[in-house]
Amino acid sequence: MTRVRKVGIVGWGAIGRVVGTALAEQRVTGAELTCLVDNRPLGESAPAPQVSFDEAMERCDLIVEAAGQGVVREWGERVLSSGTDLLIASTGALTDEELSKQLLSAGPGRVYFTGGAVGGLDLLQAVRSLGPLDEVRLTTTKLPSTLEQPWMGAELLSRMRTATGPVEVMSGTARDVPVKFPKSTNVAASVALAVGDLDAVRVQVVADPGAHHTRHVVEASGAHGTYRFEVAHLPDPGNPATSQVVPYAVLRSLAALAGRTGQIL
Ligand SMILES: NC(=O)C1=CN([C@@H]2O[C@H](COP(=O)(O)OP(=O)(O)OC[C@H]3O[C@@H](n4cnc5c(N)ncnc54)[C@H](OP(=O)(O)O)[C@@H]3O)[C@@H](O)[C@H]2O)C=CC1
Ligand SMILES: O=C([O-])CC(=O)C(=O)O
Repeated sequence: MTRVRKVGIVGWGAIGRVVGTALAEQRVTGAELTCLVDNRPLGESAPAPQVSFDEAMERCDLIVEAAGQGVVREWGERVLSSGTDLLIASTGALTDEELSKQLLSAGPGRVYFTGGAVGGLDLLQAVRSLGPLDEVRLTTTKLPSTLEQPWMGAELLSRMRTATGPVEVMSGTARDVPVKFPKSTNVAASVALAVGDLDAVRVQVVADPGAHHTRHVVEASGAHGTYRFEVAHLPDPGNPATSQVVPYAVLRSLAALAGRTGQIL
């Protein structure tokens, strides 16, 4: 008999609630919800006991991070050293190369990344074996309110708030952008993880009041081929910075980790 993965979720928000509910309803074969960690008291209706992070590491053999980049920075290495596996949603934390190296070499737990809101990462990772890509571009377009940041000046905020069409709010590399938009451009770091180079991925972040769907366009080219992946997702109604599909991407990752057969890996 294959073992059942004991799963803990950190972050009971837009992603965590959908993932936790599906696990509690036994919709992922080979995985069970064991505990939850969150900043706020979750109350009686939570489908599993709320525990401290330390207790989650004792009770679980797999922790899903659905809380934010700070949690990966603060807890990532400790989770892996305790022998617990870690599935990360906040891939933007990996723009810190020191942390990235630590997590990739830590153990005995293993670190995994969910594909999250973007597609095509599996293929881009495979393409690396054929040689480097000459150009990789990501264009992310979201509702202006989901992109507002404390570091933005009055002029940019005013342009975003009064925009009647698309406004570029930042252009940079996958090294710079996820740090500036920690809750809304993890996808840039995910593309860089697939490509294997933070500086090779040029990122443009666009605020658009007409963006009823969040759009991510990944374009890459090299001597061996050209690649283009475009997705348009409905935002989560409670947290429009996050696309509705993301928890289902996490559930797909969990199903693969739990060893469900027939998964596309
Ligand atoms: N890879 C991808 O494609 C995507 C990745 N993400 C990442 O996933 C993260 C979670 O997304 P989402 O569920 O939409 O966010 P939400 O804000 O809806 O939920 C996050 C939850 O985690 C809690 N939390 C934050 N910090 C901690 C902590 N240190 N310890 C315990 N709980 C904590 C928050 O509490 P409180 O509000 O009190 O801080 C909140 O309840 C995002 O911040 C982003 O980094 C999101 C979308 C796509
Ligand atoms: O959900 C999305 O579309 C993307 C997102 O928030 C992120 O990358 O952090």
